[in-house]
Amino acid sequence: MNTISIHDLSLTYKNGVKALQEVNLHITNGMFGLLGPNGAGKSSLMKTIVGLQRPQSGQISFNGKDVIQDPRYLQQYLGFLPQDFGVYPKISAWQLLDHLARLKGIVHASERKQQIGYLLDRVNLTAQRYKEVATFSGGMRQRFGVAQALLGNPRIIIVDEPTAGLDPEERNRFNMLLNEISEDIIVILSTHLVEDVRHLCAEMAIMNNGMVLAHGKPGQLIQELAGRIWSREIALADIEQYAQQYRIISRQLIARRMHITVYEQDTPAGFQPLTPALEHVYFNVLQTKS
Ligand SMILES: Nc1ncnc2c1ncn2[C@@H]1O[C@H](COP(=O)(O)OP(=O)(O)OP(=O)(O)O)[C@@H](O)[C@H]1O
Repeated sequence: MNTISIHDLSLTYKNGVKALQEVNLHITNGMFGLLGPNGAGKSSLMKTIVGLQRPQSGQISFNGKDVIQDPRYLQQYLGFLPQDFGVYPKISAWQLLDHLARLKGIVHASERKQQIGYLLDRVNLTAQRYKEVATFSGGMRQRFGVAQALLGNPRIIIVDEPTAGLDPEERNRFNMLLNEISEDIIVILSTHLVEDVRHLCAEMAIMNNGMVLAHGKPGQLIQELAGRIWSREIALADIEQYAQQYRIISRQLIARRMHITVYEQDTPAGFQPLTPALEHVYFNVLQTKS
């Protein structure tokens, strides 16, 4: 079992932005969802975990080793899957993986060949192995990204906003792949898409303003809202009045009618009960704790 333990981690950038404020998290094998709006501090947290920036205070350990003191210890077990590689070279998938495998220090050609063959098969790109990566579709690029992240048998994979730009079918296929690989390793998925976390992650945290506002199992967090989520259709003009009376956690315009969802302990007059979902957890936490 792999473990990342984060204790009272704080990071302030030179411009005074408090990107991380006393973050505490415990992450083990499986998929961990880091959910938060833009600017919440997700990238800052991941960059700090992998040793790209030093925090002002706090501790991070990976499998019991202090990785702020020795970032290379974690880096040797790390695979990274960025949102987009940006530039796709005009060389084949196989050649590019071979190049990346050399950079990761896999020196023996036979070992590279064996790993690359296995990984291309795993991400279902064997048939396209001699095609230029530059010609791949978005979904194929993302699957290629998983293959390169898995080179060298990492114990942690960090995935940043992976499904941006994928169509629903590709997204599904990609998510299933992530699910498979997270069985024996830690996969941290940073995203603002509640749906991806709900479908994939056994554990999650919600961040905003550099703080962890909630963490736990998605199902548990949802269960805490049972019997407290209500909705109703209202006239657009009445929204302010409702906002003063209730804790509105979402507003939606459906076919030109306003639907509001509120958090209330007791049944509010005229509202229908709703089965809570992770969206409600997310918006409720952002509203009350930000
Ligand atoms: N190098 C930097 N110097 C100064 N401020 C920064 C730097 N990087 C990020 N920030 C600020 O720190 C805060 C957290 O940013 P961060 O990129 O960690 O958030 P995020 O949750 O990853 O957002 P996104 O999803 O948009 O990437 C933001 O207010 C951001 O503007």
